[in-house]
Parts: sequence; structure tokens; C-alpha cells
Amino acid sequence: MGHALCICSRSSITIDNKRYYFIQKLDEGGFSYVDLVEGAQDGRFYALKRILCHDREGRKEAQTEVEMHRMFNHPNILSLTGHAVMERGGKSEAWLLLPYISKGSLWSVLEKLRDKGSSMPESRILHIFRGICEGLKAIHDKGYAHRDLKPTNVLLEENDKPVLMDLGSMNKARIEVKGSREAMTVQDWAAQRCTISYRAPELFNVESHCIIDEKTDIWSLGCVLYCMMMLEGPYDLVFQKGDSVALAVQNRSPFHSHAASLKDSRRS
Ligand SMILES: Nc1ncnc2c1ncn2[C@@H]1O[C@H](COP(=O)(O)OP(=O)(O)OP(=O)(O)O)[C@@H](O)[C@H]1O
Repeated sequence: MGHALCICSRSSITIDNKRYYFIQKLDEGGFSYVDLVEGAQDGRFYALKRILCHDREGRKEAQTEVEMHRMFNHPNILSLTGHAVMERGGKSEAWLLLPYISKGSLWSVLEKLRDKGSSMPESRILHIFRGICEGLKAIHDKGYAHRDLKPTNVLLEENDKPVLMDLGSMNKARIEVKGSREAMTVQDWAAQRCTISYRAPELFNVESHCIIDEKTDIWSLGCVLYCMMMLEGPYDLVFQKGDSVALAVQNRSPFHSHAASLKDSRRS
């Protein structure tokens, strides 16, 4: 575990005895802030993800995210350069130092194409999709599932190599549900940690006696492929219109619901 962290000046931090300069804010996730920092020694850029831990459970979750990164050494899974825990005024933050991927997320690339009225060529879709599959396979081969695969959680390197990120929702692939209380716990967890428009149907209404496994990722993978082809996810419109994604996912095929929503939005 990382240690020896201090704030040396307003604009620099030290992790594992190495100093990093703050450059700019990059993004804000649902559970974290991400800043761009530069290594004082190596001159490289890194993304510093600061996860706010409100309680012991939050600290445990952040620690799990660190362990998930450490479990993999795969070209399609984001590696972890360093890690530290910062305690301030009774609150704690877990800091994850990650290699900075300058091209940003797959979603930002798709958004730009959509804004230009362009599309992604099939060969490019297949190249990116293959890399995502390889990263996912590495996770599944170790008996884990990502659980929050979506275009904003795939970073693209300059050569379009996809890198899976945000391992904060990852857990053991096989979850045996025994009884209604356990089913509700899994369902509530999924509602918090698995993005609604990419969430597999079995996580919306978890049955009292069932096995949840890595197939949840395969559902999300299909939604990501759809998004690369259509420049929006199959349930994005349903979500934007405020309709029930849970119903759309469980009762209708995505293509059907997407086509219906498109028709509706054209009518209005
Ligand atoms: N290594 C990186 N290189 C470049 N950008 C990054 C990197 N890590 C994170 N980001 C940016 O920060 C955003 C938020 O990061 P991340 O998804 O890990 O946070 P989160 O709090 O778990 O977010 P979410 O609510 O989407 O689950 C990403 O969508 C991406 O734009």
C-alpha cells in the first residue's frame, strides 16, 4: 500500500516519495475527482483520481479498486502507478495515480463524431471492440466481472488501443443469491454501481434464488458495440426522455425501443 504522502506546496503532492505537480482539473466522476498531474522526476503526465471516502465502507471500496488494478498487468486494462490514503479533518481520500491517456474516453470520441455528423468506420469499430473484448476476457479469466462497462469507462490511446478503466464496481463474477434479502442487497448494489443504461436485465430485478455472473458484462459489451455503431447507447434516448430504462431493458429489444424513441422524438 502507498504511504508517505504529504502536500508540499499548493500545487504539488508526493506519493511514494515521488513528487507530482498539479496541472489542471480533468473530470469529475460520481465518486471522485480526477486531476492531471506531471511527475517531477520523469516529466510524464498522470491522472490523479481522488476518491472521497465518507465512511469505513467507502474506504473499503476504494481499497478494493486499488487491489483490482493491481491484479492485472494487461495492455487493455488501466494500470496503477501509485496509491496513497490522505486523512484530513476526519475525512479520508484514496488517491490513485494512473497513467494519463490523452485521447480521453471512447465516449468523447463518439460524441465528436456525432457532432460532426460523421460515423465510425466498421474497421475502426472492430479494432476497438476486439481490444475491449481482450481486456474483459482477462478480467473474466481471473473470475471477476467489471460490472460498469460503458463508453465513458473505456479510454483510447493514440493508436486507438482501448483501455478499460474505473474498476471500482468490479467484484467476483459469480454471485450466488440465496433468498429475497440477498437478492435485494445485490439489486440495491447494482442500482448504485452499475450505470442504468448499460445495466443487464438480471440486475434490475434480481431473483430470490439465482446466479449472477460475468454475463452482466456481455450485456454491457453489446450496448457498447451498439453505441459505437449508432453513436449513442441503445437506452440513452429512453433515459433522456425520463422513461423507465428498467422496463425498456426487461420488456423490449433495444433496437425496438431505440427505433420507437427515434420515431417519437421525430414526431415531437
Ligand atoms: N487515466 C486517465 N486518463 C485520462 N482521463 C481519465 C483517466 N482516468 C479518469 N479520467 C477521466 O475522469 C473521468 C472520471 O473517472 P472515473 O470514471 O474513474 O471516475 P468515477 O468517479 O468512478 O466515475 P463514474 O461516475 O463515471 O463511474 C473519466 O470519464 C475520464 O474522462
